[in-house]
Amino acid sequence: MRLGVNIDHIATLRQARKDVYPDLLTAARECIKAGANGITVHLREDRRHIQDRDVFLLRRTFPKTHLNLEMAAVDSIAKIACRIKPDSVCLVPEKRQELTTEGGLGVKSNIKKIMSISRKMQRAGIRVSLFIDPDTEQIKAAREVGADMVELHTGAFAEYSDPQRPNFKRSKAQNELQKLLSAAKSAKSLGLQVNAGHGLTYKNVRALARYKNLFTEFNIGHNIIARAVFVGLGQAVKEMSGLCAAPL
Ligand SMILES: CC(=O)[C@@H](O)[C@H](O)COP(=O)(O)O
Ligand SMILES: NCC(=O)COP(=O)(O)O
Repeated sequence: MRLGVNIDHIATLRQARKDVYPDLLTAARECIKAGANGITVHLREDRRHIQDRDVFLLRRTFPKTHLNLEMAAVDSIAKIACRIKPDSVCLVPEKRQELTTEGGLGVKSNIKKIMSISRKMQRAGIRVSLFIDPDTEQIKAAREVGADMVELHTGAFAEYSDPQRPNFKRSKAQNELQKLLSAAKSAKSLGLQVNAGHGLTYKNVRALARYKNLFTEFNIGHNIIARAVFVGLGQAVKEMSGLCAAPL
């Protein structure tokens, strides 16, 4: 299983003071050295953490490392993506007041816009992923717009499956896991690459990482950066990478 490390929250710390440290490029270098298969950043329209310059510098400094840019399906960010040319973009829904991404993209209700942005990206040589809930209708719509990949939103599973979280409930976690697995199967059967992410932790990632036949890549950020506070970024990435790669 490939691990994309989301480093948004290194930038969150920097932007808390609007200062120049911690340095994002040093962070990316540490992640790559520790075994990350790629770097993920979310260039939000409100620029609360990652800045345009960060994405540009990441691309220029690590041209051989897979760069995945998460972005809203809007023309202003699409223009930036076409200039920077990450390896992939993941189209995600955005709300100004949310603490983090709250749900999957409504592909079915927004086919025209998502198709137009996706085509623009693909014409620029960028692969397109859509961040969606594990829902058959959304998967069919993703296929219809011509996406290359989907990233299944693991937020609900993550909430219920980590014993440290207040909503921990085994039966609900099991139910969400089944939804993810059946969504992954139908996406795969339609020829889409299947990735997953959001809220995954050291405690719950193994339950998904077992399904190497279904998932290609996990994008994980917040929990890795939180662990890095105690053990250092390199060690935190190594541990997560080990869990993602562990044999069945
Ligand atoms: C799309 C997704 O699940 C997350 O990557 C999230 O969008 C990251 O953005 P924040 O770091 O702002 O929560
Ligand atoms: N797309 C999910 C992602 O990049 C990381 O999400 P999180 O682990 O920070 O919740």
